[in-house]
Amino acid sequence: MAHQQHSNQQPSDGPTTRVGKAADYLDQRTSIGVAVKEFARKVFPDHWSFMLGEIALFSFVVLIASGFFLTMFFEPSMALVRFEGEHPASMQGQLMSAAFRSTVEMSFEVRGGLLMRQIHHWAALIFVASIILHMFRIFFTGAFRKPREINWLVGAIMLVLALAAGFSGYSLPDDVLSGNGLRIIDGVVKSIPLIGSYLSFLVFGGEFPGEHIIPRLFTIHIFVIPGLLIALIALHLFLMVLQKHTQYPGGGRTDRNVVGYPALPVYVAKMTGNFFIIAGVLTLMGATMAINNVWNYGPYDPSPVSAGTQPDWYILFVDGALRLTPGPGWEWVIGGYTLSMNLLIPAVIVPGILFTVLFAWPFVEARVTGDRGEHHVLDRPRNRPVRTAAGVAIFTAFLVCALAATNDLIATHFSLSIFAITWVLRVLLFVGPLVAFWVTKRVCLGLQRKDRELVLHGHESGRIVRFANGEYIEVHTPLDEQERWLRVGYDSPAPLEIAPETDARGVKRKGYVAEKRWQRLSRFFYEDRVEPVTPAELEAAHAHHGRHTAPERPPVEVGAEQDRAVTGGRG
Ligand code: HEM
Ligand code: HEM
Repeated sequence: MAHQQHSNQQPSDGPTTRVGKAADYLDQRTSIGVAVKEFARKVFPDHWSFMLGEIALFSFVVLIASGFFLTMFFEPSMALVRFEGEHPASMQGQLMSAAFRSTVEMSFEVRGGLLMRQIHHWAALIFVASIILHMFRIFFTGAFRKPREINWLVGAIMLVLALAAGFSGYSLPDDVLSGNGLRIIDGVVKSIPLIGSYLSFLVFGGEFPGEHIIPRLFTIHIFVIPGLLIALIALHLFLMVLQKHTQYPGGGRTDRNVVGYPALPVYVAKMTGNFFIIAGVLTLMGATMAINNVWNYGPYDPSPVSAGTQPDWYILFVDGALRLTPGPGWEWVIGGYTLSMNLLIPAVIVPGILFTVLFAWPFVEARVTGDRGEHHVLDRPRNRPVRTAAGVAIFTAFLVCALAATNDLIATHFSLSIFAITWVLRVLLFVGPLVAFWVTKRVCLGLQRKDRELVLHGHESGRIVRFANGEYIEVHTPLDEQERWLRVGYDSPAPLEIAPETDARGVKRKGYVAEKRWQRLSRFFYEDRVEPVTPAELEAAHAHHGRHTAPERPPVEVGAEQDRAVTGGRG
C-alpha cells in the first residue's frame, strides 16, 4: 500500500522496505496514496452472483492477451494464394485467401499457435456468456434502478460491442463457415429498405465478397471494438465504485449502508485469485477442447454449405429466427422497391425490438413504478413478478430461436421431418413465452404468499400437540430475526394513480391520454399483487403466538459496514 503522508521529514521517518520506498516515491509525485487509501477502505458486498461481472472482465483480459499473440501471425488479406504447407496434406496446392492460409499455418506451424487460437475462441464464448448471465443478475434483482440506469446503458452498449467483437473475430479466418455467415449479413444488409444495397457496397467495398471485408473487419476487431470496450469498462467500473455496489437484502442491510468486506486486503485478494482461476480454466479449455478447426471446413466458397453449420452460440438466435421465418417468397413490392420480409423481420426488426427493450427497460420501469428514490438493496425476483416473468418470457423466445438454428441437427439426429420441427418451433415461439410469462408470474406471487405465511405463522415444525380438551395444534417455529427481515423488508408498488380527466371546472386536462397509457402499463405491472406484511399484522401475529417483538432492524451478520450518501426520495 502507498505511504500516506507527504513528508518533508527526515528520510529515517519514511518507509524502509523497497516496496514501501517505491510507493513513497510515487506518492510524493502523484498523491496517489489518497486514492489508494480511499479505495482500500471501500466496502464490497459479497455474493457469488457478483462474480459474473468479474468473469466477463477477466475473460476480456485473456482475449486481449491471446488476441495480441494472434495479431503477430494472422494475415488480414483476401489475396488469393496457394497452400504450400505440409499440414494438412489434403490442402496442398489448394487456392485460398491469405487470411485462411495464415490461420491454418498459425495452427500447425507456430508454436502455441493452435493453443492461443483455441484459448481466444473459448474466451470469446465464455466472455459473451458471462456478460449475458451478469445482465440477467442485474435485471432480475433490479440493480439497474436509480442511480444505476446509466451503468445499465453502458453495459448494454458493451453487450452490443461484445457481439460485434465475436462476429468480426469469427469472420476473420475466412473459412467456409464464416464466409457463409458474412454472406447472410450481406443479404440482411441488402434487405434494409432504400439504403440496403448502397450500405452493402459500402461495407464490402463493392460486390460481395470483394477483397476488402477481411482487412476492414480486422481493424474493427483488433482496434475499434477493443478500444471502445476498454474505455467503457473503465467507465463501468468507475461508476460502480462511485455509486458503491448494491447488496442483497439481509441482516441490517438498507439503502443507506453497504455491508461487506473491504477492498484491501479481502476483495483484492479474492479478485486476483479469481483472475488466475479464470485464466487457468480458459487455458485448460483451449488446451484440451478443439474449437473451430477451420482446416476441416476448408476455405470460403459459396457452394458447399452443408447441414450442421451453426454460428457461435450468441448468434444462434438470429440464425434460428431466419430459419423460422417463412421462405423466400415473402416479399412486398412498394413503389418499385422490394421489401424482403423474410430477412427484415427476423434479422432487423426482431433484434431491433429486443435491443430497444433492453436499453429502455430501466426507464420504462421507473415510469410505471412512479419511483424516484435510490435503491441499493436488491430485489428478490419473486417480489417483482411482472419483471421476472417478462425476463423469463424473453429468454424463452431466445431459446426457441436458438433451438431453431439447430433444426437440421435435430432432424438428422432424431430422424424427424425438418418441416415438422420448424412448425412446432414456430408455434412454440409465440406460445412458449406467453406460458413462461404466466407460469413465472404465478410462481412469484405464490412465493410471496408463502413468505407472508411464514412471517406470520413461522415454519411448520411437524410437531402435533394435543391439548387436554382434545384440540390438536401444530407447533410452528417462529422465524429468526434475520429471516423475518428478509421476508418482510420489501415494498410492493401499487399501480399509478393519476388525476382525473377534467379539472374542477370540467376542463379537459392536457397530457391525460398519455398518462392514462402509462397507468394502463402500470396496472399490467402491479395490479396482481400480494400486500407485504404490515407492522400491525406482525404485532398481532406475535401477540397471538405469545411473543411481543416488533420487527427491528437486525444486526449486520458479517464483515464491515459503511454509510452511503443517498439523494432523492420516493416520488
Ligand atoms: C464487457 C461487459 C461487462 C463487464 C466486463 C462488466 C463488469 C462488471 C463488474 C466487474 C461489475 C461489478 C461486479 C458485479 O456486479 O458483477 C459490474 C456491475 C454492473 N454491471 Fe456490468 N459488466 C459488463 C456488462 C454489463 C451489461 C451488459 C450490463 C447491463 C445491461 C451491465 C450492468 C451493470 C450494472 C448495472 C452494474 C452495477 C451492479 C450493482 O451495483 O449491483 N454490465 N459490471
Ligand atoms: C473483445 C473481445 C474479443 C472477442 C469476443 C474476440 C473473438 C474472436 C473470435 C471468436 C475469433 C475467431 C477465432 C478462431 O479462429 O477460432 C477471433 C479471432 C481473432 N482475434 Fe479476437 N476477439 C476479441 C478481442 C481481440 C483482440 C483484443 C485482439 C487483438 C489484440 C484480437 C485478435 C484476433 C485475431 C488476430 C483473430 C484472427 C486469428 C484467428 O482467427 O485465429 N481479438 N476473435
